[in-house]
Formats: sequence, C-alpha cells, structure tokens
Amino acid sequence: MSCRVKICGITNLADALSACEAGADALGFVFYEKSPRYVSPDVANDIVAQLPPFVVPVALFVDAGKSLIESVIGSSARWMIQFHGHETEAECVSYQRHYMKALRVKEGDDIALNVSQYPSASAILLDAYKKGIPGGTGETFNWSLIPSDLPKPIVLAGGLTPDNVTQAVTQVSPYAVDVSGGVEQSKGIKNNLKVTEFITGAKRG
Ligand SMILES: O=C(O)c1ccccc1N[C@@H]1O[C@H](COP(=O)(O)O)[C@@H](O)[C@H]1O
Repeated sequence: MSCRVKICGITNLADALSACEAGADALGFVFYEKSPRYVSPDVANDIVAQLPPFVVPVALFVDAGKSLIESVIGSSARWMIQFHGHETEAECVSYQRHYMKALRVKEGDDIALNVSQYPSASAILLDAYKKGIPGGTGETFNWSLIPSDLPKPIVLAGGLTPDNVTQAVTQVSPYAVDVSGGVEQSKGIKNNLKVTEFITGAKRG
C-alpha cells in the first residue's frame, strides 16, 4: 500500500483543488490564530464544501476551546480532527470524530508510552519538538527514535520536503506523511510543483 499524503496549511480554494488534482489524500486547515497559515472557519468550510469525494479535510487545533472546535466540525460531517497541542485523550474523544493526536518528538522521549495515552486515536502524528512553537516549524527530528512496532497508524511530519520525503518513507514506513512549509512558495500559499513532487516522492518511497 502506498503512503498517504496530507497537505497541511491550506488557505484558499485554488491550492486545495490543485493539491487534490496532484493526488493528496487529505488537506489540513490550521485554526490556530498565531500561525501564518491560519484560516477562518467560514473560509475553510466554504473550501471543504467544494472538495471532491475521497479527500479528507483535517481541522488542526492547538489547545482550542470547545466552541471553536464545534463551530468548525459542526459544519461538515467530513471533518477529521488533528489535535496539535496538549489535549488529553478525554478531550480528544469527546468530539466523537476520527482524530489524530500530534506528539512532538525530542531525544529521550518514550514514544511508545506517549502513544499509549491515546488509545482512541485513529492515528498518531509525530512532529519535531521545538520549544515555544507548537508546529509548522519546518524542522525534522531523528526518525530512528520511532519504534517500528507502534500500535497505531503513524503520520510522519516535521520538515518534510520533496527532497527528503522518499527517504523518510523508505526509512520509517509511515501510514502517511504530512507537510506544511516544505511545499509553500510563501507562508500560507502552496507551490503546485512542490506539492506534485512531494506527493510523487511520497508514493514512490
Ligand atoms: O502549519 C502550521 O502553521 C502549524 C501551526 C501550529 C501547529 C501545527 C502546524 N502544522 C503542522 O506542523 C507539522 C509540521 O509542519 P512542517 O511541514 O514542518 O511545516 C505538520 O503536522 C503540520 O500539520
């Protein structure tokens, strides 16, 4: 089975449809106001309403309140949730949607133990840890820290680009890869050629 690809940080319809055309399996929308890729719930839901079938929209939150999360996911049954902050398992499961929990990896972490804290997650996303920045850092982490026998589908993220994604998929064999900054031409705007090269590279690995 080839590796799935999520293109994160979508802010406009043209980038969304181009990524779908290039073969993206999922699109990420960042509802974290401090991110340069922030998109409003209204704009995101307008884009989601125009997505082709079989593409999963993923709503990314960082320690968001219940009212924001419910206002986004309440507009479409298609939303999956990506929790990218310090959300507990009880909080994640309370929305009764498929979700993935992001874990930010650094040397010395017990990844298997951290994964075990989220038995209800559909997948676990592994991203690079950087103090004070919750994600979208453009930095990789030491992929050899990832145990090969984790009990959940793994979404590999953090500093992936068209140049390193094939190596990442070959080394880690993740269920999916996720990219934000590595396929941009400027913050929040995707580069279609990079998106296409990234997806081709991920599915080749
Ligand atoms: O993309 C963002 O701006 C962002 C902001 C806050 C939390 C997570 C964010 N994105 C996620 O971060 C990782 C890695 O991104 P990158 O490829 O290194 O730029 C990825 O999971 C994004 O979904």
